[in-house]
Amino acid sequence: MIAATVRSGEVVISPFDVRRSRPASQLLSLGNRFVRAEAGDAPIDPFRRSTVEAAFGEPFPADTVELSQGEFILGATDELVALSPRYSGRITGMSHLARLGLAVHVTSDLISPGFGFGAPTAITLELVNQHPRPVLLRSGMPICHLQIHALETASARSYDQVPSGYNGSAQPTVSRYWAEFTVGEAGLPGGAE
Ligand SMILES: O=c1ccn([C@H]2C[C@H](O)[C@@H](COP(=O)(O)OP(=O)(O)OP(=O)(O)O)O2)c(=O)[nH]1
Repeated sequence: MIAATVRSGEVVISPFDVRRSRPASQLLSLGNRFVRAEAGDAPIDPFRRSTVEAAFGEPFPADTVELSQGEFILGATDELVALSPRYSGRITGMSHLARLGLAVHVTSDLISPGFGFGAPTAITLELVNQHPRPVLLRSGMPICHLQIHALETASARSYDQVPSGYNGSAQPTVSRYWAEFTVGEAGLPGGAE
């Protein structure tokens, strides 16, 4: 039961609202910080920080955001989350919102053991509107489910030990792929700056 796990301190969901508890998940809310994907012709090279950061605007606060057809924006959960190395998590969309064409992540639903451990962290949401009409996002609205899974044994290399990780951020964070992987290490030709 998630409330008991939160009480034990092994999982942090802050603030925790028991009214948002569901049979096997906790509903999380949308925060009020966003980062827009910006159009352009220059390709994003995940290995190159400058090309990644050029593809997004500055974080901005908003109580309401209108997401047009096909638009992609980073948001974050209002709740800060932390998992001890004994737990992993999974975020999934809400059926209510999926039926409106709203996706809350892009194929990345894993919350690693140790995520936010020692530094509770907002989960970044990759929001995409797949309906032909614009959809309104409001900060504070229930936005996704968080499932929590107890592991049989604690993770040997938990996420808080990953130097390139996202731990500690309270707002949406753009990709740091470039901080973890270099072109040479991946066996690909070319520079890695
Ligand atoms: O939509 C998501 C999915 C995951 N996370 C968090 C939890 C996760 O533990 C962390 C890093 O994601 P992940 O571990 O999936 O990164 P990765 O790109 O798969 O690689 P690595 O594990 O090597 O960092 O980001 C989010 O904030 N939003």
